[in-house]
Amino acid sequence: MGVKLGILGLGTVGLGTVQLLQDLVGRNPLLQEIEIYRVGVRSLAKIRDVELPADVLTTDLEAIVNDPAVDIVVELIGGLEPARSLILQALNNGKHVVTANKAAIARFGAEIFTTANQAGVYVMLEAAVGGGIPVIQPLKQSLSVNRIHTITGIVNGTTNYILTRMQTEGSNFSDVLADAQRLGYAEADPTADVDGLDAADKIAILASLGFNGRINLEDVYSEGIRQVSKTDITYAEKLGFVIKLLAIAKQDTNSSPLSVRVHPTLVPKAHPLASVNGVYNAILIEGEPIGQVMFFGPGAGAGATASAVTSDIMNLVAVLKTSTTNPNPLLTCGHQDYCEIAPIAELVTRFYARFLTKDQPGVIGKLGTCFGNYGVSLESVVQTGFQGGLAEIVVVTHDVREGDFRQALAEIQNLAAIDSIPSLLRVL
Ligand SMILES: NC(=O)c1ccc[n+]([C@@H]2O[C@H](COP(=O)([O-])OP(=O)(O)OC[C@H]3O[C@@H](n4cnc5c(N)ncnc54)[C@H](OP(=O)(O)O)[C@@H]3O)[C@@H](O)[C@H]2O)c1
Ligand SMILES: N[C@@H](CCO)C(=O)O
Ligand code: NA
Repeated sequence: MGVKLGILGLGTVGLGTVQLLQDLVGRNPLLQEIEIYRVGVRSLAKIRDVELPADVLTTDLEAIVNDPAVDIVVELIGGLEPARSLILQALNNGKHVVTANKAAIARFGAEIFTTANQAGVYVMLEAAVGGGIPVIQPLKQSLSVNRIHTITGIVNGTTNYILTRMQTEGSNFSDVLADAQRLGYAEADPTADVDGLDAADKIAILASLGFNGRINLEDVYSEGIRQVSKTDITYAEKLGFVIKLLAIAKQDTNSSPLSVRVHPTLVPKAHPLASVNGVYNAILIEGEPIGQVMFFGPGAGAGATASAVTSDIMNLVAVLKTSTTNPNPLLTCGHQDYCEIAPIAELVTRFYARFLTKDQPGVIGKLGTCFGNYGVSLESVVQTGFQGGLAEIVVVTHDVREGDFRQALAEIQNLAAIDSIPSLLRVL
């Protein structure tokens, strides 16, 4: 037994990690060097599906990060505090850290990585994005010789699970959310999943790695899936699209600002991300010279996430066995400068919009004129249904600057014939 782990948290991911580490047949032999030395929890009374010696479990998490015997701290409690303080204490005590906590990394990454660099230790976060899918290490290493242009991901398992079931079964949003919570996909507070904040944290982390700079989380535009209705899913289907919550980071030229955003998006059915269903995640990375590469796999859940956490632990075991005075630049985070992010009004994209209008002659013409006034060109206009005596009109635009589209919509909203605009979605 060589390397001592102090694991903080024994919930979905913590339990999955301990179970993996207690069942080593057929896995990398380096894992045999690991000792589960301490595990920190909130409640000692809770019945857990794992056997650990009585002196391993503790509620004193500070004692774990301050224990000189601990080599690696594995932070799996989630949330901002005390996670941030415990990570910083561990680093200041010279311990490497593995974390699955995208919320803390996306907000406090600058402080955490600066502390790690000063202390000469590593922070590993493969589980923080894409659950079990290897995407952090590939971006840091295998793909880092490329100039990255675009990262497009389905990076939240909970919302993808909900949208998939709404689409295939016509299920209701809240029933499916309850299932996602029961299956361990959702965050303790599922608001972060449903409102796109978890995906925003993840795309901020991916963008930082892909575009070599820090990302200010406040600059990341995010919309969740609460407003996506069965009606829109049905219209999208008829028009040849599926609706996905996409997280996108894009840079048009090497010197232009980044666009970093999360929103429900109509994805053409033939696009590789359109068939990523259920709790699966996928991240499509486009760069030069590689072209397109897509990572696909389980984005959440105990076993899948434990795979990512344990691979990080294993990398650190290898580091601890290698004696070197200089940090490995492929494992550290060297970003010092912030990326410039373009405001959402400058985004150029296609839009889908659904209008409820009075059933009068000339309404479609008036819509077309307002759009025309702001240079918005329409790709398709469909009027199929009626709702409560109102006509339902769906339009899909060609590429348009978001600011221009919003100005046209403001004018349309004031037309006497327009009742409401229940949906507005971007199209990939
Ligand atoms: N679930 C997933 O599929 C998934 C996937 C990727 C990443 N993640 C990330 O992994 C982390 C853990 O998620 P999870 O789903 O495993 O969470 P979870 O099931 O809620 O487990 C949290 C664990 O941390 C302990 N804990 C929380 N706050 C504590 C405190 N203040 N003091 C002591 N113990 C505390 C809890 O103790 P008790 O058991 O005693 O209550 C519990 O064991 C989060 O950062 C999450 O975003 C999760
Ligand atoms: N709640 C997250 C867990 C994985 O990070 C999700 O649904 O994707
Ligand atoms: Na991952």
